[in-house]
Amino acid sequence: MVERANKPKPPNLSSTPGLPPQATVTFSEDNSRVIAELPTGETVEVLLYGATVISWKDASGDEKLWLSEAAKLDGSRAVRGGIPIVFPVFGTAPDHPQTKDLPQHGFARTSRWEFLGKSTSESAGRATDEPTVKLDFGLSSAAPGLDPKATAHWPFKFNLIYSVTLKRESLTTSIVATNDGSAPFDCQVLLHTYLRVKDITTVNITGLQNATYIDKVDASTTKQETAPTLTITGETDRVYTTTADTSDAADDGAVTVTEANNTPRFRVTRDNLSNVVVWNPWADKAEGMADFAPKDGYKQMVCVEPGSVGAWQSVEGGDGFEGAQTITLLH
Ligand SMILES: O=P(O)(O)OC[C@H]1O[C@@H](O)[C@H](O)[C@@H](O)[C@@H]1O
Repeated sequence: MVERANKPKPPNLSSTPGLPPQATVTFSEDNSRVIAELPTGETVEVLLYGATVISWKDASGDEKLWLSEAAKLDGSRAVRGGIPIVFPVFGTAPDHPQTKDLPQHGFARTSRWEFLGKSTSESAGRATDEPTVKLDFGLSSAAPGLDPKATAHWPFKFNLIYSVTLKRESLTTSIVATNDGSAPFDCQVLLHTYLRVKDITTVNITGLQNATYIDKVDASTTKQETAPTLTITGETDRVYTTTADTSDAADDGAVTVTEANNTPRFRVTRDNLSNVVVWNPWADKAEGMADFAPKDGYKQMVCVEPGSVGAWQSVEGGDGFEGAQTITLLH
């Protein structure tokens, strides 16, 4: 065939006149992850294994989440870093008959989810100035990618939808868990976010004053937070109980992370999630975790994990539980 010099080009749909530029959504070559990019350059990357957000970058390419250099991304174990999803049990619950045989933090983070599709600000019918992309992922009791431990030890009919929404200045992740069977089930939900920080010794966390918390590094004693700011100076593992819904409030109950010279970094708001776990393994625990690297990486991370883990959510047949977090970048 003879190549024509001025061969007509197919129309470039992303630059159709009159339409604002749209987000792009691509799959990695091995189909293991979905990558979304806003026309302004912000990106988010979600591994189908666990529907784990493993990267969130601003337009300059600056990474906002911490991901261990030794994290397994091949589906052989839960991802160390990013945003693993904890469901239906936080930690382990040997005294809770329904979940006692499930692995630590449940099976959502160790199952392969299905990518259900995307919506952009335009396809959602809102051609707004603000570029937005939402990625939806699903996992159900009938899914081929479900961790076999779920089938073996959690005999409920369920459906999970997890949505990851990227905007220029924020990332929202929300989960809906529905009970598709007739027997009620109990569940806990937590979004185990590893925030990337420059230097943990300069980090201040605000928004937790007066909240009660369970101090897991002090024999799970219940305490009250008296300090206006929390600093991390050693192994920290606390389950705070706070106002559940902070999505519309100005500052009330939002958890804010600042760094050196009180430079604001992140503001975490929650919808229907009344707990915030703050976790940093510090040096010794990090040393003991095979998938934690570099070993001094605990200096570059702090987990601020919105969840509903203080009590069990009982979900009746046909009902659902829904919760969300929004992490907003502060400048
Ligand atoms: O090592 P995992 O299973 O990912 O858990 C990490 C941490 O997750 C936190 O949410 C828990 O409060 C900690 O107790 C736990 O150590």
